[in-house]
Amino acid sequence: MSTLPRKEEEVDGVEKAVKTLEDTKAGIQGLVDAGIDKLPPFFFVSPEVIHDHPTMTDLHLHTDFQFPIIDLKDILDPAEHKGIVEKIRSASEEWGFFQVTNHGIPEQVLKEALDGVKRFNEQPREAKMTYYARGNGAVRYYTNYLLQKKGVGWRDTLACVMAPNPAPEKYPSVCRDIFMEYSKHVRKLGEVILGLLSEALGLDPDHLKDIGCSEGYAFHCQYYPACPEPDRTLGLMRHRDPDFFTVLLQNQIEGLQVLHRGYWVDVPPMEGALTINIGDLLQLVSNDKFKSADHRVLAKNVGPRMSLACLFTTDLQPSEKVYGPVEQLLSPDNPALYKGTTIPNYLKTYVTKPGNGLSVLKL
Ligand SMILES: O=C(O)CCC(=O)C(=O)O
Ligand SMILES: [Fe+2]
Repeated sequence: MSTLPRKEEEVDGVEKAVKTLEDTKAGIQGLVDAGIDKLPPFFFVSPEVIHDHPTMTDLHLHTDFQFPIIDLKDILDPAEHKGIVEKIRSASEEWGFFQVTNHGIPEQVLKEALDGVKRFNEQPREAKMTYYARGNGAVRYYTNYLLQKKGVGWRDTLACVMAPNPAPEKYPSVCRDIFMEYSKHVRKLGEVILGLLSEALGLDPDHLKDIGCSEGYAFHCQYYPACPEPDRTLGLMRHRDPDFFTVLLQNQIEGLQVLHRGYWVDVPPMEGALTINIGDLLQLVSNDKFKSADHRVLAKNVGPRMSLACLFTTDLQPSEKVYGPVEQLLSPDNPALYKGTTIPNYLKTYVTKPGNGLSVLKL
């Protein structure tokens, strides 16, 4: 049995992995296609990182750990609306994560959106490599964010900026039409969710929309092939999302976990449901009332696991507009916990201080 790498070897390993993967531009699926049956050591993640918190397994024994599922069916019924807002408030405060059902996006569209992610990843290397890039751009295909130099996650990512300026001619043709279609639906749902989040903070329903929290959004499509040694790596390292909120579509293979009360808790895949999670920027403007929760994805020996995360944020153009705690939420008893920031500045610290983009703004 090979020994696990020490910390500095991990960093070396990351660089080696990046070089190999960038040389081939075939992603992790490319390694799988080449027939590897062992995990290359540069994917090893140390056990201290994998087991940084215990996993909560006996969920049904603990009512505190019942993952929030919120039915949006009666949202327009004045008698039910308040109760739904209250559930969203509680889930956003306690978990920073919840699932929604009866959200209005047809199941067929959800299925086809994931089929699009699959088609992109499962086409020959030559078709994918033209999209291989880091940094900014309307479309990027890459093997890792590498935000955290703690090993390379077992996944490939396709990121497409969808709003406010869609660029259909740049999206891969195998998923272009369904991405445009899903985009229409998810924009509508995003605005509904943002209205509910606004109300849940005690603000006017349009407040968060009016300050630009859903103006721009990007799709982050994650593709996690079956992993030959899933216990030695992660699909996606622990992180918080650098946006206001995320609408996440996942397929039926589990792996996503959220950190709740010191435990990793599974976010169960649920046919037809979508997962909503609060990002750092909503934690910032809500002055810590809502929580941007750490989450991660385990590697699995089955696959592919797939997800399509829609990250809602400002218009994605570098802007001088400053975001800080919303004034209406502040009082002598609830003073501002953060100073304001421009989004580009926040993103700079998010990248250099992973998982910690907000800490430098603390007052
Ligand atoms: O794959 C998933 O379920 C989670 C993806 C995620 O957390 C992200 O893209 O930020
Ligand atoms: Fe995430």
